[in-house]
Amino acid sequence: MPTITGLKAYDLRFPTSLEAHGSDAMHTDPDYSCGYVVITTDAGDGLEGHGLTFTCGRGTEVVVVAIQSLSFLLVGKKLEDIYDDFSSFWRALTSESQMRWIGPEKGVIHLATAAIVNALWDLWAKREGKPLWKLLVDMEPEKLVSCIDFRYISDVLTKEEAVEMLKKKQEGKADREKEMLEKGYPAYITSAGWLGYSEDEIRKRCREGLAQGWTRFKVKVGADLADDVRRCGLIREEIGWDNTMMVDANQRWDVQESIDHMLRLAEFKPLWIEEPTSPDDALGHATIAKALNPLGIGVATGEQCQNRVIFKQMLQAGGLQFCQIDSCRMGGVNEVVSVILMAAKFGIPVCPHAGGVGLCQMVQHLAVFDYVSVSASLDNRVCEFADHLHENFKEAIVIKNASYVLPKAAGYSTEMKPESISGYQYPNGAVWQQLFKEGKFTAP
Ligand SMILES: C[C@H](O)[C@@H](O)CC(=O)C(=O)O
Ligand SMILES: [Mg+2]
Repeated sequence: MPTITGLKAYDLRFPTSLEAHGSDAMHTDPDYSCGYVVITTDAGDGLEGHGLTFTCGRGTEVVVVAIQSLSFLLVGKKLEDIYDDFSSFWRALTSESQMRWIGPEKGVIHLATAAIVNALWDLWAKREGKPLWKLLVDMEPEKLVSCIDFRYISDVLTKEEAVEMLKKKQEGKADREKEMLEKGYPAYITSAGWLGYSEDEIRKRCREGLAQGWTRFKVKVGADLADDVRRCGLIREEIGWDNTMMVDANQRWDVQESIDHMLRLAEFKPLWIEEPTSPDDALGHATIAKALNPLGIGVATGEQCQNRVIFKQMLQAGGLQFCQIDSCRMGGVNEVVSVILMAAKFGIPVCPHAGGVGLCQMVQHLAVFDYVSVSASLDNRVCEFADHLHENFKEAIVIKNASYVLPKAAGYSTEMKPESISGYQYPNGAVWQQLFKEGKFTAP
């Protein structure tokens, strides 16, 4: 029975702000970053668990300290004791009596939990010799459900119901898996429409996207209404009206402002308005949805939904028409699976969020699991793709025909190349030292 011998946490940052990649109405200069975790064991098989949580620059150092503070719960633990009763371990991690005060189950401490839990799933999948999606799809319903902590959600979804839902979808699973292996999981592209891009850059990226076969494009809005009208107009000019456009305000507006702005942008026929207002405001989202749904505009949210409880309330209140699970915002795969199941129960499509470093790597697994084992539907379902930083991963995502090609390598696709880990470590990695020398960033 292997034992966990070590957990290392790294502060990795990428200088994306230099070219406004990833910029939006609230995060105007993001340096895509992550708290990165490597778990080692005494198994002697050379396998390590690599996991990460996405952050945006300076906050990373706080997340890394939180990861280090939680590591005592893992080091010295037998792997089987974790995987045989994963929900209990997950609860131990999220309910540790001194650490939970700085959560609970939200913010920095939950981002740190996600990095650790994602690394544990990567290790589990590697030990089974399967990509994570396959590990999830092959798992007996009872075993998978035993990984979920149902505390706070059993009023809408019980363990027994979850098992029943998964059992019902056993039929046809092999066909859906085959279909996914042949066609991949459908995606949309975000990286044509970051807020800080010039008009020329947006046009160029739309044209390249169309040439590559993309049919769904997301554009950032929210900073200034007149500018949003101009940007949406130019994107429609480029992609035409047969293709799909989504807009994303990254929480910039009040509730009434969201409605007013979207009434103005409705002429551009967006499929959804994403994160119009505070990610905690379930009733506000419901008010917005009520006003905009008659215009054919859905509300999408989730990348900053801090945990399964907020998702539960969003679903109960009718606050979202597109459920954007995030692989790092919540406490890793265990909690994400619970939200995928709740969304299915409410009949709401899951469209994972992936704008950040490493997120595309992970959500491809989660989207496929949703289709094969839970929803059995692709209606209104599409997974985000943002074309940045994939080259840093050992098993980088592959996109073909605007769809994710299913990963085949064992693990959660989260392992970065050693040279990326050393080069982008902040502030001592070679890349950062060079950037400081060139005066592009100021050394801390
Ligand atoms: C700061 C990130 O780039 C954010 O804008 C991503 C996002 O909202 C999305 O991908 O959606
Ligand atoms: Mg977004």
